[in-house]
Parts: sequence; C-alpha cells; structure tokens
Amino acid sequence: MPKSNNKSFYAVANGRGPCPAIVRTWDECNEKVHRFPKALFKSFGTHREAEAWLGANYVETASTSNKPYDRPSPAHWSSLGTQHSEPPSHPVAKPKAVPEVQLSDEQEAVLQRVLARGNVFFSGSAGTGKSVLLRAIIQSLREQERNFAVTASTGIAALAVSGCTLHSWAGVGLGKQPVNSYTGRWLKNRQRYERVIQRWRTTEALLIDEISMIDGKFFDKLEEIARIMRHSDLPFGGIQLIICGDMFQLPPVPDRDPRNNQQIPSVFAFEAQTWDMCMGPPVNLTRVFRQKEQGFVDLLNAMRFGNVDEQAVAVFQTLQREVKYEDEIQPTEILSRRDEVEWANNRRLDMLTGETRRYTAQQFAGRNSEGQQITHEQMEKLLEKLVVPKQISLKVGAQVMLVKNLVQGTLVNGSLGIVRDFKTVAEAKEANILIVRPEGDDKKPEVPRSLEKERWPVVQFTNGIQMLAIPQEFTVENADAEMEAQRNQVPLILAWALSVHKAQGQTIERVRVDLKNTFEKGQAYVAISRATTLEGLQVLNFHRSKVMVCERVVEWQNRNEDLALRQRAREWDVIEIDD
Ligand SMILES: Nc1ncnc2c1ncn2[C@@H]1O[C@H](COP(=O)(O)OP(=O)(O)OP(=O)(O)O)[C@@H](O)[C@H]1O
Repeated sequence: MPKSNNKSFYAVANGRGPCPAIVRTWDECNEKVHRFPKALFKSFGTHREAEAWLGANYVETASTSNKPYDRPSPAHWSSLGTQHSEPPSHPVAKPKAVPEVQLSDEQEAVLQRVLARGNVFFSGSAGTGKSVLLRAIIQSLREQERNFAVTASTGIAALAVSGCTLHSWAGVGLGKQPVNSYTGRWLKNRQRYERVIQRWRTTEALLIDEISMIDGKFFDKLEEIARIMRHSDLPFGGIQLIICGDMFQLPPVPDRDPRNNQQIPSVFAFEAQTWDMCMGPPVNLTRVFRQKEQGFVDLLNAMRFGNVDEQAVAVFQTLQREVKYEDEIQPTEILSRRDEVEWANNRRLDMLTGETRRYTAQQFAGRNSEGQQITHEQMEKLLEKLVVPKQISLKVGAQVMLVKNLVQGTLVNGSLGIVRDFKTVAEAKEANILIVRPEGDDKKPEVPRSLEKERWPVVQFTNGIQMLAIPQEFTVENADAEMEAQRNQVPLILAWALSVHKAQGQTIERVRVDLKNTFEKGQAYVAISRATTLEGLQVLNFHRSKVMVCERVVEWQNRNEDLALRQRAREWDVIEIDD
C-alpha cells in the first residue's frame, strides 16, 4: 500500500467521488479507495509524476489546487484514424485544449429548462450540437453540485460524454431479466449491492445520450426499477431525465428469439409504454454546426427522411471520386459490416513492419439457464457475438480501440490508442505503466501468475494514459446472470477502419464511406453525416436503396411537428386576443 511519507501525491484513477483525482494525504486516498471495487491508485514523489500517470483529466482536492475538472473533449477524438494524429509519445503529455463553444439561443433555452429541473428530451439532425449541449448541461449540473449520472446507449457514445453505458449505471448487465429478479436480488443482498442501490436511490438527474439505440422495453424496465428502488409513484421514481439523441440515427440492436433465432423487431424508446408519461415532446435543435455548406446540409436532411431525388443522386455520383491529399493523412474508412472493417484493418496491419504478436483467447464453457453444461459448439456460437475477437494480431504502431470499460470515464469501451511496445507485467510495473487486473474475486493476486511470462501490448491512449493490455474477462450470461460462456482476451480491436456503430457521434474531417453492405435503417445517414465538407468526403457504392429510413420514426416525427405547429398556432391566437 502506498502509505510512505516521502510519496505524498496519490493519483486515484478509479475510486469514490470525482475521479481521476490527485490527493495529498493517505487518509484522503484511503477514503476514495478503501473497499471500492476495482479501485486504481498509485503514490508518487512529485505532482508531475502523478499527473503524468493520470494524463490531463484529473481533479484535485482543495489541498493541492483548484484545477477544474478538465476532461478531454470528443473533438480531440475526431482526428483519429489518421497517421499523423497519434497520441503524444512517451513521456505522457497533456491533450490539446479544445476551445469552448458559445451555445446558440436554442441550445441555451434547453439548458435553462434543464436547470429549472424539468424532464427534457432534446433532438435534432446530425451535427446540430446535441453532444455539445449535453456537455454544457453536465458542466452546469456539476457547478450546481447536483447528484447526477451521465450515461449513453453504447460504450463509444458514453466515451464522448465521459460517462458509462446506461446498462452499467443501472447495474442490470444485459438487462434481459424481469424487473423483480434485479430488485429482489439487490434488496436481499444489500451489502453486496450497496453501490447499485445507492445509485438508484440518490441520483437526482439521469442523462442519457444517443437514445435512438435504447430499446423501449428496456426503458420501461428501468422506469419500473426506479419506482421500486425509490419507493415513489412518480414517473421514473422522480429522477429528472435529460435525454438526447436523434431517432433517425441507428436503432436499437434487435434481439433474437432463442427458439428459432429469428430477429425480434426492436421497439424505440419513444414507443415505450412509459415514455409519454416521463417525457414531453422533443425539443428540436435546428441549426446544423457540423457542416457549413447549405447544399450539404440540405442533402443530409433529405437523406434523414429517405427523400433522395434525382438531384441528390447526381451529387452522390460526383462523390465517388478519390480525394487526394497533399499530406499522407488517410481518410478514416466507415464501413457497414464487421467483416469489412476487419479486412480493412488487417490490410493496414500488414503494411506495418516489425514483429507481429498474436494473442489467442482462453475460452470456457459454463451452464445454460436450465443448469446444463453447454457444449463446445454452443460455447463458440455464444462467443461469436462478442466484439473482442478470438485471435488478434498486433504490431507496434497499430491503431487500436479498447473494448471494455476499465477505468470509468478514462479508459472505456471505445477509447482509441496506438500500440507502443510489448512488455511483460514486471517490465510494465518497472516503467510505471498502468495495469488493470481482470475482474472477479477481489482476493486474487493483483495480476494472475499465468499472465506474467507473456509480453502484452502497451497502448498509449489519446488522453495520454499508457496501459499494459493484459487479458480481461468477456462473459455471456444466462438468464440467471450466471456464466454461460467466457472468453479471456486482450481487450483490444484494430481501429483504422470503423464500423458505422463505432463512428456514431463523431465528427471526422476526412471520410471515406463505403455503402456496399449497408443493411440497417439510418446507417447511410449516420456514416455520411460524420463528414464536415463535401470536399473531404468520398462515398462509394451509393444507391437510393441504401438510404433506409424507419417509417415509424417518420410518422412519430410528423406527429411531433404537427403538435408543435398546433402549439404555436395556439400561442399566436393568444397574442392576437391580447392585442
Ligand atoms: N454552439 C455551437 N457553436 C459552434 N459550434 C458548435 C456548436 N454546437 C456544436 N458545434 C459543433 O458542431 C459539431 C457537431 O456537434 P455535436 O457533435 O454536438 O452534434 P450532434 O448533434 O451531437 O451530432 P450527432 O447527432 O451526429 O452525434 C461539432 O464540431 C461541434 O463542436
């Protein structure tokens, strides 16, 4: 334990209260980390060393300084996928400061509604500044010292707002079980589930980003859990809901019926039974910031509603050309299917010289919900669904993405980085490189012995943190939340090319979109709307049929617009009478 007096700067990457943080005394450190699951901290002789270990995003207690909480902005991520925008080289440097934007009037109006403590769902097409507004809301709630949670539908979306996934905040794993199996288990084992119970009971405001991918049935479950856990009849147990997203973007991932493997159609959050009770009509942001050319904005708006006329088709035909750049920075490829992304990434890996290291996962078969041991084939089938591959080959210089939340808000599913080296656990410790031990029994030694001999990738993330990527556990659970199959693997994937799923929420200057294998509603729109200019966009394999839109979303949007019009008409009537 780092209690020695000559090391008086404690860097806490994961612990109680605001984290990462630097504190000056062992007592303060202990308060943050004692019995905190997966606590991560280290003592240093100098402030600079502690700071370097954490990167730039840390908070400090009053005993050190008043440095504000300074998380990296997603804009910092936007240039990734290029060869020149790699994270700073060792020793760790701070990320570039990103200037704050001035909120527009419509963004400001939403912020004021949130500060008045109302439930708000704000929407708008891609690039209308929803994420920027969400960050401003977070900042204001922080200044007001409200107890709030920042969540998003997916890991990568959560990364953009420095939050966690809604599933992980709610403590419900995959969220497939009935409500009372969660609440019953938590309330029967209060000590074990103290943290999740506390979260449900004390959270005053819950922020949810990228709502389009949240399933309506899941929303209903959380609404019920909230009422039970908070002993309240109010919608969502009285938690203030601040929700953001565009229903025209990616829909929830559909479930499959285990009996026949058929897809079960997904239900949007706005179709949840409790949605109308919790949320009013959306507030639509209308000003597009990401693209400045009106022609491009109009084209994207038409795509959003599935209206692609002859003129639009002609524009897309011109966008097939290759874009030549004077420097070597290559566009980020956005592709629809996982296997295409895999192929593109492997091609880039082949271009790197240097030793290839190949990591093969350890896999385990567990029991199904009837208590029967599953077969090897069943195990393979279950594990196929995981993002983390069974085998991964890496080289120094490879661009990678973390696929597991390891340090909340700092090293999360979606964090991008570059492989800098391969080291053993002992070498990494010697070099002060962060190691996050696998989950599981807290009594296990820091890093399992079995991992000591191998050399593991050292990844430098865009926030400057270097981490030794040792294998982590990826588990598929049965309906009773027990292990059905498990893969232990280095928690990384190659990331020169991104899937549309992983690109959602990002702004990317140089983009090549290939629509050949587009299969999902909203996919083409999300991919193309990442670009900032028509000049920096190449689109391959465009065809009208690739622009798919969900009719239910269009109908819902039309209903909202109709309601808004009527509302305005009523307001005008009142003005006329007053006059
Ligand atoms: N008020 C503003 N002033 C200037 N620029 C802004 C403003 N709001 C947003 N932007 C810029 O517009 C771009 C898109 O913003 P943002 O990512 O928040 O949009 P979004 O609505 O969340 O997009 P998407 O739905 O595609 O994820 C960013 O580059 C952001 O910095």
